[in-house]
Amino acid sequence: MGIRLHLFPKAMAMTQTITLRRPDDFHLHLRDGAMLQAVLPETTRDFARALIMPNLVPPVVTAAQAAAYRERILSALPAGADFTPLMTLYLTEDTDPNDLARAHAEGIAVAVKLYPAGATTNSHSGVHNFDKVRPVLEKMAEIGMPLCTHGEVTDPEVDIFDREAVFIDRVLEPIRAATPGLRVIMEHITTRTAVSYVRGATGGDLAASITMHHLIINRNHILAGGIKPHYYCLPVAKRETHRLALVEAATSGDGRFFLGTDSAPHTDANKLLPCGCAGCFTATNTMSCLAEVFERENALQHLEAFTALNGAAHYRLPANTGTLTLTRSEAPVSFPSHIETGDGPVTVFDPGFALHWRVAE
Ligand SMILES: NC(=O)N[C@@H](CC(=O)O)C(=O)O
Repeated sequence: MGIRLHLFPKAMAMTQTITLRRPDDFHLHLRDGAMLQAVLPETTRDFARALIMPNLVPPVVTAAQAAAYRERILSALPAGADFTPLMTLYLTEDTDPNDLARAHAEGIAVAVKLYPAGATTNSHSGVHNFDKVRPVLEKMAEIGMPLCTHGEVTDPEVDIFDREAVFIDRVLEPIRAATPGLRVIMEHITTRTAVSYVRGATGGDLAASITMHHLIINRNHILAGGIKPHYYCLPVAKRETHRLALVEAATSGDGRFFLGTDSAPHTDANKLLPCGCAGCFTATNTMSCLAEVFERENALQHLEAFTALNGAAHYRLPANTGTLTLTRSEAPVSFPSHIETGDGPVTVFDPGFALHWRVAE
């Protein structure tokens, strides 16, 4: 489809519009119950499909659980929404390769999510011993079902800012070497090490998703001048050189990098604690923030690839046929600071700078 960029000269009130294919979000936390009800419209407003994370309590492990969760999401859709949830299965050491193959064959789940046990929110049922999931990984390579990784080691000896790079060496590279043909998506990458690892891979089996917020914040935003709990997520944002590498990868048009927002709602009550939850809630303003980032890089022509083409191609899905139009205004665009949910307010990610792009109604 390409992008139609309409530029009107300054004298004509400087209006720009961009029309893209409707985007996909290849990493989304919708939760369940009242939270699902409240956050789902924030995504369906702009996105045609999203890869739904399975880290519920209890986790979505089996084909039957994924099918039931998909039904709950479809029942919660706002009237008239055109949205397809793409389900994932949570990999445990007890995952049955045949159940997983059935979920794939019947179109119930498109991918499997690997959480190292203890790495992040609701990951305690994840994998401790990677040898135990070898038969599952081999089955996935055989049937072409992708593995999505939360790429951080949990070894307490490893500094939290190094956990992604160490995961590549200790876990990911050995898994990929031992499982030829396994298709892997490194989710929410945060380091230039991960960008280089993806770029260095051959064979087309490796790609990475990048969040909007990791294109905007570095670790100073979280920690300098007072702690900002709403910027705390996992993997934690790294130093500025890493953010710049992510921006370069995302805005380059390289087909191996695509959007996965990792929009992860937690109530303010659960964020603002002595031990607060990890996750940034970004569904509400992702497209507006991304347009700003891509504009600053003079890369608006690659926004469609990052949000609507690269991910679909990697998941072997057709690109969406509908379109989404973004309009730029000189006057800043405002978003609500939080959304109300049945569980309490959830703060919307604040990029820390003025936004000018809005999704046209
Ligand atoms: N990103 C986060 O910080 N949190 C996610 C889990 C995850 O994707 O790591 C969550 O479920 O809250």
